[in-house]
Amino acid sequence: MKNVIPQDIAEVLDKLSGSGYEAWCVGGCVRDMLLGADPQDWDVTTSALPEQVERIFPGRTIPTGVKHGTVTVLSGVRGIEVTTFRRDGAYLDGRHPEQVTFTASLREDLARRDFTVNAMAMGVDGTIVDCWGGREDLSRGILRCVGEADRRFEEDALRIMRALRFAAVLGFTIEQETSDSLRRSRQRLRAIAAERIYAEFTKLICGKHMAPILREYPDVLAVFLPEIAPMVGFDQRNPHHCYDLWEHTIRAMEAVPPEAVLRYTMLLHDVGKVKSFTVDEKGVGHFYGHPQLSREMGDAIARRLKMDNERRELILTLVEWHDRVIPRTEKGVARALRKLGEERFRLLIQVKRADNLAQASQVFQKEIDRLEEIWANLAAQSRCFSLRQLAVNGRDLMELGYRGEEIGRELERLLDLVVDGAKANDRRELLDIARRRKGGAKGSTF
Ligand SMILES: Nc1ccn([C@@H]2O[C@H](COP(=O)(O)OP(=O)(O)OP(=O)(O)O)[C@@H](O)[C@H]2O)c(=O)n1
Repeated sequence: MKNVIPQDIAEVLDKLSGSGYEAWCVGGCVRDMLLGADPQDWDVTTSALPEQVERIFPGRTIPTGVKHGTVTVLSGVRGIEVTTFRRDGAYLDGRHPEQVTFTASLREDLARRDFTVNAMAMGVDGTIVDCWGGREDLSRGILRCVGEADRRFEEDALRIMRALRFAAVLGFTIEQETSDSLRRSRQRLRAIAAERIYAEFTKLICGKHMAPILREYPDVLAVFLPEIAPMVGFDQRNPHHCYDLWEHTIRAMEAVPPEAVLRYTMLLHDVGKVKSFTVDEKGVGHFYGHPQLSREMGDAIARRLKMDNERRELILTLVEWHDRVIPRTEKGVARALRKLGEERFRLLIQVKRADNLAQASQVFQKEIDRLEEIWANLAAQSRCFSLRQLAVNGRDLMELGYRGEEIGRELERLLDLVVDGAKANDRRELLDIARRRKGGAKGSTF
């Protein structure tokens, strides 16, 4: 199996063992390799102490985490994390154990790791060291803690999220004791930094097999997303819905491609429904203003997760628009395209389709098809929806005598006319209109 370890990693392993130390690839790279996937990162574990690693690779190391035994060895285009065999105490922040003790035993180093499938080592010749049945768990698709599950989650609560993420990405079943333990330990997630939860949760919801995990562990997710709890079992009082709100949400998430923006949009699209639900005097239920409320609640969630501003804004716009009726006319679609821009409009169509697909009867399909049809027609006519596409620009208006803010205002007015189809996107014609509005100002040569 030697040839599967990249050349530069093999060189690091060889150098370490040539200097009399043990050296192995370990963790995620071994797991991914055995799964037939291309590992992203290669981590090396060794019996050499950090100073010894530094001596073996003079001028090629960065002391990334010497306290924790990690030295990065620069090798060609990348850095390889080389960590001394260690026993860990409790983790501080889901990444770094508070106290580490170096050890000469590979077995002890493997024993500190989270899951059996992540606790295997591989030598340069392809030898696998697997003390806890990681290989068998891999082939059976089982995620299981190494040793005592409660202790593993106590040491590092981020492992709760890692367990759900690995299961969602790999399609693995979480073994019963591990599952019971992570559920029992879920409140420990409160101690984990939001950024770390967000990173794991994003991978989780983009996982190919996320649906069964979301279905099975809403109580765990509700520790950092309490908005989920009332969605479970919430009857939507809507003839098009035969699922509770949480199941509808999961199905809507499944119906979009595994991209973070789309998955988060579907996760949040109805999050305001429970709170906005009211029953009128005739006993009929209504969801007053729910897209706006979903936007507000989504905003709080996105901020809690420390999502970046650009992604948050995009998701919230889609949440707010998902239920908005876009008139099925050229003017209606053109106006929506103008407000959203083509890229967001494209995403909105995907969102609307997913929402519709996740209902019992797909009553909105024809409407959505029609919106797309109109959009295609507009595109075929090369219709203009943005200032960028408008046949005149600010400089043209300056030549007509426009100054300062009136330039922007006039451009918007001209764009309105073009988007609504009242005027063609014709340079001469638009300049004439602008000139007339300026009261025949001089300066144009057109
Ligand atoms: N909270 C953690 C984080 C990591 N590890 C161990 O450290 C290895 C490397 O961790 P990391 O690079 O974070 O994850 P990978 O398992 O490599 O997976 P991925 O790259 O997909 O995140 C893991 O395989 C596991 O053995 C652990 O025991 N507990």
